[in-house]
Amino acid sequence: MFAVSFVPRTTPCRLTSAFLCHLSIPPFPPPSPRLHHLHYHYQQPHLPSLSPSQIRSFRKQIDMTAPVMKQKTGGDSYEEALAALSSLITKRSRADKSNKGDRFELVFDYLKLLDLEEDMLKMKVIHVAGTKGKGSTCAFTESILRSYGFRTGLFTSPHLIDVRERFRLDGVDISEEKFLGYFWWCYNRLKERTNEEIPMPTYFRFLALLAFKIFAAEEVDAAILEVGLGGKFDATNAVQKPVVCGISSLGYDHMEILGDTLGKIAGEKAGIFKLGVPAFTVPQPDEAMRVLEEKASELDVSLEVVQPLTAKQLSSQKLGLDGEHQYCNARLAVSLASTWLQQIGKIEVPSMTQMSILPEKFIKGLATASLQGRAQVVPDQFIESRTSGDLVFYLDGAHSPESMEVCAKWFTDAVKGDNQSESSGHLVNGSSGSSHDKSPVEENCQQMLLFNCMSVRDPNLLLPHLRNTCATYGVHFKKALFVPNMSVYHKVGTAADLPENDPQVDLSWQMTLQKVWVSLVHSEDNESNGKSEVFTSLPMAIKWLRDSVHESSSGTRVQVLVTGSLHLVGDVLRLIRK
Ligand SMILES: Nc1ncnc2c1ncn2[C@@H]1O[C@H](COP(=O)(O)OP(=O)(O)OP(=O)(O)O)[C@@H](O)[C@H]1O
Ligand SMILES: [Mg+2]
Ligand SMILES: [Mg+2]
Repeated sequence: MFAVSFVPRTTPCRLTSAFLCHLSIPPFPPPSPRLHHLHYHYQQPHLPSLSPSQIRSFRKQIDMTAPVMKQKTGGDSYEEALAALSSLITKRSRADKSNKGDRFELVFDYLKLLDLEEDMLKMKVIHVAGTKGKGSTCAFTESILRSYGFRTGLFTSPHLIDVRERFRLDGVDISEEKFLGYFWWCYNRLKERTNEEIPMPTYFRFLALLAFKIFAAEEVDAAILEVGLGGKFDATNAVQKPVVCGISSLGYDHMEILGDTLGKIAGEKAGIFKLGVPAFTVPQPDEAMRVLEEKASELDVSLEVVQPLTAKQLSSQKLGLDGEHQYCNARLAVSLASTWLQQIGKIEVPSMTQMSILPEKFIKGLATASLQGRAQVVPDQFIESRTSGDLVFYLDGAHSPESMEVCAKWFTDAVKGDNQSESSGHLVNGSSGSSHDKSPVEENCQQMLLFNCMSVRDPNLLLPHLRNTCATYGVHFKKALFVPNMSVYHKVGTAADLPENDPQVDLSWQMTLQKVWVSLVHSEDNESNGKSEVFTSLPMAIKWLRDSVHESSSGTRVQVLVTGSLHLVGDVLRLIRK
């Protein structure tokens, strides 16, 4: 009735001598046809006579494998899991939150309830905080370690389209089947074991716990964890002894929670530093750097500041993520990966000062790293037109003043590069060099802006940075389109659930954005610069863009910069890709 077989893993880079345990447990009682193979009653197996330590090991292996089966009380479908996950979203507005940690210590209770304490101590973690570039840095780091053959787990946030994007195993989003198994294992256990004193974890905490469970059960060699918000009180900070920490670029964001000065923000992020654990960061404004150094010295952390990579160090290979700012993130990733490889992988990596070109596997990792919605160019796949390049979306989830600027630089570079290669017969792919040419773009190309941001952000900071940087490099938007996000309705839902149009939708925020835009361009008294429109829904805005391409007779190419919100970027991707 119960078969257990142990197969040794033979991957050369395995760090543990763990065994794969294959379980085959027939359903009991026999399943109803509808529930066929979905619901299992889990029974303790009858174990052959073994030593106590073998039994312990068996039990652990069995327990680890149990999640791949759906649990008794779990739902059958992905949608049910998403609904359960949505129930953890707290109704409180982010702006109300003060950063008192929201009973951060609960995270340790949850680890206990999920029997994850021991696994957490063993996990070989790389932990990254920062205002901008966390996700990119993590993606680069993961890709480098994978190119060395290690088994990796990557936890990033937010997701654009599907919550599974947040959990990558060996560089690939976790499969639906595995996700569901682990999801219900954690969810049901917590439901059973939480009470008034220890309530169910909130949304992000649950996702972080789920990542811990997934990475422990999947026995990854390296777990690369991106902080969700801040550092000190973030759920990922349950990690007690990471291998190495990184602080990416710091700037102003989430000030309502983290504080209104760069020093305060830096203090929160430095909350991930751990006694004696090395850390790396990129050049930061003085005020922020002082605080990072202070916190590092309090904890005996060696903090090294690294400069952006150069094209030469990459042997002129392009980074997998586009934009000048990525050289900074990539360099941070190189240090994080090198430290991990030396300490855990026992691989000698020459110091950066000793080499003018990075080792081949580093370059490969950096060149193949990917993260959706960051400096991504996607031609509209639904438009019926003469050439496929007529409506092209340039998507970047920038949402802080500094990132607005890097996003604007990337966009101006990309449209010029694309227009040049288009006129010389190459494909549109956004892969321009960084010419920073200030000449205006070609006349038959029109640039449009599709924008939204969360109401906790200050459009008086975001929009001027965006518009002025674009103008400096010769790009003037013909029209700015403001839309509400669709995923506001469904934070974790799937495309199928998205409402097409809601007549009740409150557009007051979009009107505010439009006002800021109009006042910005008004001063120039240039009519073609000043056009803007608020749309009641994103599909309406996209329809308008498609129509305007169709109506233009002269093969006009419309290039749309989508930015201000990663949710907006995700929503657009759902609508323009087949
Ligand atoms: N080093 C950087 N400096 C400034 N802006 C950056 C930098 N790296 C990335 N960005 C901007 O931030 C956006 C998000 O990048 P990324 O996902 O790497 O950052 P993040 O810190 O994970 O962001 P989030 O707060 O959304 O989780 C990018 O699309 C880009 O516009
Ligand atoms: Mg952020
Ligand atoms: Mg992120």
